[in-house]
Amino acid sequence: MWRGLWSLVARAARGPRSPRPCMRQGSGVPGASSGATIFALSSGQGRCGIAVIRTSGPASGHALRSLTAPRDLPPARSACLRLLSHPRSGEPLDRALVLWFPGPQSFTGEDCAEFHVHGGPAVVSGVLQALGSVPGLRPAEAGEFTRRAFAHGKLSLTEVEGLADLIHAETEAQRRQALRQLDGELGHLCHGWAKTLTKALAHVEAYIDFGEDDNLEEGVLERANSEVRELELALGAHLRDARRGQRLRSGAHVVVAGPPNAGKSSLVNLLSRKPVSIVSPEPGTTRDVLETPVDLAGFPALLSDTAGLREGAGPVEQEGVRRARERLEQADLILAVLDASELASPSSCNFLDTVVAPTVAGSPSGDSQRLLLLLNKSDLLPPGGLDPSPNLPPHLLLSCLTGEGLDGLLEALRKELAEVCGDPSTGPPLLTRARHQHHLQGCLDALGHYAKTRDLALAAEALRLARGHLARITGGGGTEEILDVIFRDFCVGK
Ligand SMILES: Nc1nc2c(ncn2[C@@H]2O[C@H](COP(=O)(O)OP(=O)(O)OP(=O)(O)O)[C@@H](O)[C@H]2O)c(=O)[nH]1
Ligand SMILES: [K+]
Ligand SMILES: [Mg+2]
Repeated sequence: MWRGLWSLVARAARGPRSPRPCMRQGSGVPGASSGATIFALSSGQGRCGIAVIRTSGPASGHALRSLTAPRDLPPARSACLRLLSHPRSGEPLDRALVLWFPGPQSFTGEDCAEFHVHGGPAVVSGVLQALGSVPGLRPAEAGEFTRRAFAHGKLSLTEVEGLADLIHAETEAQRRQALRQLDGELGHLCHGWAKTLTKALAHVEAYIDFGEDDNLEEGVLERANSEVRELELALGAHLRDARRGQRLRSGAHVVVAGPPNAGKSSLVNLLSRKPVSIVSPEPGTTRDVLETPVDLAGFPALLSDTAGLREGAGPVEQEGVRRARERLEQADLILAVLDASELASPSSCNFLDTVVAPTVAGSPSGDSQRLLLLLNKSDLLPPGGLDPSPNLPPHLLLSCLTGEGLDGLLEALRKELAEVCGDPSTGPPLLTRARHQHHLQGCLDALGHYAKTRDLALAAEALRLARGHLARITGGGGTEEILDVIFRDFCVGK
């Protein structure tokens, strides 16, 4: 072992650190720590069985004592039944469960109190008013509880984002993904990468400091280079996946297309379980693009119905066809619908040649568009079924009229959307935000500089820059504006 390296590893590992606020043990006495005490209704608005109102900040204990009788603090973290009354008028407000969470062992890291009251609007507004009359208390702003948790090191930035996503999750896949991010998986991945960079940086710095020294181990720089190269590969693979996580957050674009009267609108209504589009026997019924958010087999999707593709119709329909083609280009997944009993018609053949065949040919895997070919109106086929046509790509038979084939379609959709959005049950942690992608790209760019430069001081600087980008994914370290954008996703009370 050669001297110096381990102190360098330690020095590099320390890196820049944000100072941790010094935490006061919960005493329930206001004033000892700075900052206002905030309060808000944390459960949903409107009449409900139980509503949860909470506070965070140094005056929490004082507020709890002011509203309850007897006026002492309940034991930490256990629910107690108390009569709540207005601290000024003494007017009884409700009989409620109250909880006391002395900091730092609380969600925000500060002293917190919770009031579980009966969920009538008058009770809730009465308790909120009573809290507002306690000195040092003010209503919370959107996301302020979580922002305080972040400020006190209770949550990393990616965990905060996971929490926001969990609150907004509407499908099973979104919930799984959000929970994984809240559990810190993406953060751990970034920490692992940052550790690799720290090691490589220590090697480079050792070389700078002891390069001429006989005691320096052979091949120190080569080792750093190979570590960086491996990291570049890992980051590159993750970046190629980046669109997936974002689709999982905001919904994949699924576009239903096909010739007129194939049953596209019937399919949209079937999948969204509501009459979104007009269905009629008249070809050319749908003109505009109709968009509806749906849960498709557990994945979030934005489902678009489009005009039937054909040439030579009137000007309004032609505009519809133009919009349909434009929307097709933006699709992550195309549901190509044909009338199974009309496969030989000119419009079917044209659609197969101009849309289906090129897309199928272009997407063996990777990030290109995906397509499911659906032969609808299977109920109209003769008992023998479909004429075996040699050139038809893989397809599913379906009847929107009878519902036959719907289960198979949903299973196929689940597989396709797991490809498009990434599978949150099995895959690696996804990059759900453009912010993650930006910093990962920044890190990769810096590693590119590292590889190119022959100057060791510049190489070390590039590694520090790369590590800074990784740190900003989990720790922020950026500007207040970035934090504002992230916390804007939260509602008041969270
Ligand atoms: N027999 C049968 N008829 C169907 C089926 N699906 C849809 N239809 C009928 O086919 C006709 C056209 O259906 P739409 O859903 O309007 O078809 P579309 O592709 O949206 O038509 P355009 O918007 O005009 O391009 C309607 O009369 C539907 O009732 C099916 O599975 N079987
Ligand atoms: K129609
Ligand atoms: Mg239609």
